[in-house]
Amino acid sequence: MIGTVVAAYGKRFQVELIDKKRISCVTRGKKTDLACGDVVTIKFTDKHEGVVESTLPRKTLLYRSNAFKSKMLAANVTQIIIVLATQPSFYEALLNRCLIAAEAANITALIVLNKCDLADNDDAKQKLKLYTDLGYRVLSLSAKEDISTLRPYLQNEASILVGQSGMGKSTIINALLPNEDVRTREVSHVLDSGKHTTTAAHLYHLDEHSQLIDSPGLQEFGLHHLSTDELEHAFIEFRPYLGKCRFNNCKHLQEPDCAITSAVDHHKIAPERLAIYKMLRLEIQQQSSL
Ligand SMILES: Nc1nc2c(ncn2[C@@H]2O[C@H](COP(=O)(O)OP(=O)(O)OP(=O)(O)O)[C@@H](O)[C@H]2O)c(=O)[nH]1
Ligand SMILES: [Zn+2]
Repeated sequence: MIGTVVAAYGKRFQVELIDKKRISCVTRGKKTDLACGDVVTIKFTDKHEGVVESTLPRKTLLYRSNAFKSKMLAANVTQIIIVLATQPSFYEALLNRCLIAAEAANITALIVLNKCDLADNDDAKQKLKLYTDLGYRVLSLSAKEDISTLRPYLQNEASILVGQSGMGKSTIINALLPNEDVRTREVSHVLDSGKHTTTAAHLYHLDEHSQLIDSPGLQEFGLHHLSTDELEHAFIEFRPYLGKCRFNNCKHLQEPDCAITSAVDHHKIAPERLAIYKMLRLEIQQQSSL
C-alpha cells in the first residue's frame, strides 16, 4: 500500500492512502527519518494501524538543524512560504536562514508579509526591499481581511508555511481552509492525546494538485547540515563572484582580494547579507571542529 505522510508527531505518523483513508503508523525499529510529505509504502498491522516499510525517493527535503541533530521539516515540497508580520517585528536573521535552507534544498521561496491592515507597516516593508531586489517574491497581505491574493501562489505547488510564532500562520491556514478549525481538529481523532499539537507538522489538501504543510512555530532555524560550499551558493547574489577570489579556498571572511568583499565595497552585495553569511559560516565551522 502506498500513502503520503500527512502528519508527523515525533515517532508517530499519520498516513493517507490513495482512497483518502488515514491510518496511524509507526516506523520499524528506531528508524524515524520520515517527514510530512513523504510518500511511503506501508503494511497494515491492524484495521487502522500500520507500519512504514519504505520511503519512496524524495524530490526535495527541507531540513533544519542545530549543532547536535538535524530535523526534517518536510519532504517533496516545491515551495517554502516564509510568514512575517508587520507586528511584532520579525527576526531578519530567521528570514535569511529560511531563504538559505530553501536555496540549499532547491525549493522556491515566497515571503509573505502579514498584518498589513495595521498602520505602521513602513518599517517592515522597507526591510523587505533588500529581498525584492535579490529577486525574491514578497507578497503583502492581511490574512484577517483577505487571503485571496495568496491563493494563486499556492496553485499546483506543495508549499510549506514557516515562521516564528505570532506572525499569523494559524490565521492564514484557517482562512485558506475555512470549513474547519484545522489546527485543533486534526489531532483529536488521530491520536488519543493532543499533547503533541504544537510540535506536529500537518499536510492539507487545498485542491487535487495543491498541498499545504503547516509546520510548528520556529524560533530558531539552524543550518548545521550545510557544507560551507552549499552555504556560499545559497546566497544567490554571491554566485557570479564565487571562484573569483585570489585564493581558491577563500572563506570570504577577511582574506585579501576576496571577490565577495569587493562586491560589497562596490555596492553589488548588501553588507547585511555578508554579515549573515559570516555568522552562518562561523557557526558551521564551529560545528566541524566539535
Ligand atoms: N491585525 C491583524 N492581526 C492578525 C492578522 N493575522 C493574524 N493576526 C493576529 O496575530 C496573532 C497571532 O496569529 P496566529 O495566527 O495565532 O499566529 P501563528 O503564527 O499561528 O502563531 P503560533 O500559533 O504561535 O505559531 C493573533 O492574535 C491573530 O489574531 C492580520 O492579518 N491582521
Ligand atoms: Zn572570497
